Amino acid sequence: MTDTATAPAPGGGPAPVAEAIGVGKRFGATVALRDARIAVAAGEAHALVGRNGAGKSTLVSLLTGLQRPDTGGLRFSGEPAPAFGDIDAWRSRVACVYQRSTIIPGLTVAENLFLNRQSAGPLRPIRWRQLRRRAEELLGEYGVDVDPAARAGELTVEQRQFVEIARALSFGARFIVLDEPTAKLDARGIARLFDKLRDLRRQGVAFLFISHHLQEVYDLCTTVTVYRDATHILTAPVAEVGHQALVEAMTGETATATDAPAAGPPAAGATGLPTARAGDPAPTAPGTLLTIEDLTLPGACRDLSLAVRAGEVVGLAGAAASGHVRVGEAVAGLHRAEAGRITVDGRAVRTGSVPSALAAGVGLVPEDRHLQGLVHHRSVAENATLTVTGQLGPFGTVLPARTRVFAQRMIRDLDIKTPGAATLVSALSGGNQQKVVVARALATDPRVLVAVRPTNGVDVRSKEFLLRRIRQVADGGKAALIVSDELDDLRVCDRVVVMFHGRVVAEFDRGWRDEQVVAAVEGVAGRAPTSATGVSDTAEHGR
Ligand SMILES: Nc1ncnc2c1ncn2[C@@H]1O[C@H](COP(=O)(O)OP(=O)(O)OP(=O)(O)O)[C@@H](O)[C@H]1O
Repeated sequence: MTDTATAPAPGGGPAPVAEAIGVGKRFGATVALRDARIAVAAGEAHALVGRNGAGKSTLVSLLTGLQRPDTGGLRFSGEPAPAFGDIDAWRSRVACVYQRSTIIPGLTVAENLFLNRQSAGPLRPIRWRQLRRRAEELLGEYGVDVDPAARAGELTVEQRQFVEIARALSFGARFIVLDEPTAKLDARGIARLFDKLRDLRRQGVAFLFISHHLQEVYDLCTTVTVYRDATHILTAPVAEVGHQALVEAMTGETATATDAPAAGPPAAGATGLPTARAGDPAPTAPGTLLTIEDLTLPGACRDLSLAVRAGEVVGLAGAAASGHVRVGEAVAGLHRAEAGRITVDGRAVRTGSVPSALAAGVGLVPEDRHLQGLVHHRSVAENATLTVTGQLGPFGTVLPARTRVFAQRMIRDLDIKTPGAATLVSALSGGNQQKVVVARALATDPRVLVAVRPTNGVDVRSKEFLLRRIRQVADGGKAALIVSDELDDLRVCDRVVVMFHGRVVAEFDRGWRDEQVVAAVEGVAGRAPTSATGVSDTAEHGR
């Protein structure tokens, strides 16, 4: 721990481990933060929530020394922030675990832990055995059960996060920012992450926790701060802010009757999001649009069959290792099958061929918008229309005016927060980038839309927009497959098919209960859905 940790606050008590006071930050014409503040106490789990574009990531970039505030100041344990660019000093005060890992996959865990400090000096040789022992000690100290000799690329997302946290702590930091750390974890992974974070809090480590899953805020955090439109709106003990009040603070709107109860954490399912209910009319069109027959994908699934009818939204759920994401991606031509067939409206899709899937009318919202989704140096308009350039002008030309009109409709439809259609997509906040990815998949008016975790990183109100838009695809006579383990995503589905270790283990019609789906995802409910009513509540985490 740094010797500044106990410096008193002006009021007498211990100073916050991290504090931003009246900070402002602009990017060109965009005000990302205006006179914003936050104070995180030692050992506290402090949530920072807000709609997409509220300024959360900008605050993180200031608190971690990646960017300099235009106005205001930062303090760590009562001391002014280190000089901009003094990386070692910043590292000893704060670390950030991002959704995207900073661990180098080709190196071992030990090498990653002591990157650039493997040896005692610039010209001193690296002592491998010693390095490994130090890594073992460090991991042991924080109870991280990972082999220091393992290649980092072989670790699970959750193990990589633990290694990143241990590395941060080894620099002396006792304040860790977690920016949507659960986005790529399944329910078990989240439970283990939260257990570890609770352990570390008992050792005096403080967290700033950013998440769009408000339930996680109630599960883990003691204090919550809300930002809206670049400004600080509220800071309060989590136990004193009900779900409705929290959503109101985030959106600035008074909740409608369909929103969650007035006080206390949200009941599962009471999120105000679109839901397909047992009594709703069944999909009308009888024809099957997507057929998967006896599909075998190496390492993902075996002899899997699934059909989605026109007018239907089907959820394909599963834990991280279930193979469900690979099945969804295979429909979009991303993986070659060892056996089996995929057809769209009777037409065979050549597995492993994206052009074949596109020609058959498959649209994809990919899992990772950074790797598969966006062209970062292009504008919002260009990204949103990349799949439909053929509709934007005659004879292979692209008319800027038509592109703009098309893009502006998408921006309006999907509530994308951007200064304009010509803004570079890289300048948008994470959640707004995700909306551009969805916009692009919808632009082709696909016959079969495959959406993998479509609301990943998207705020509570925007989720509504996106899920409603996917529902509209089906209501317009097309078919949609939502590949996700988010219960909110699955609630718009007419049926939910659950995979466990490469096989379908359960299927639920509308009206399912959260605990039934969670149990099946966890592999403890291998029964038919109609008989699944007696399944015990094994929900570890009601996302
Ligand atoms: N490098 C940049 N250039 C231009 N504008 C930016 C840049 N970074 C952020 N912004 C803008 O600043 C505002 C705040 O963005 P920020 O990423 O902080 O939001 P956020 O609350 O983290 O949102 P999300 O939940 O979607 O991640 C947004 O309007 C965004 O477009």
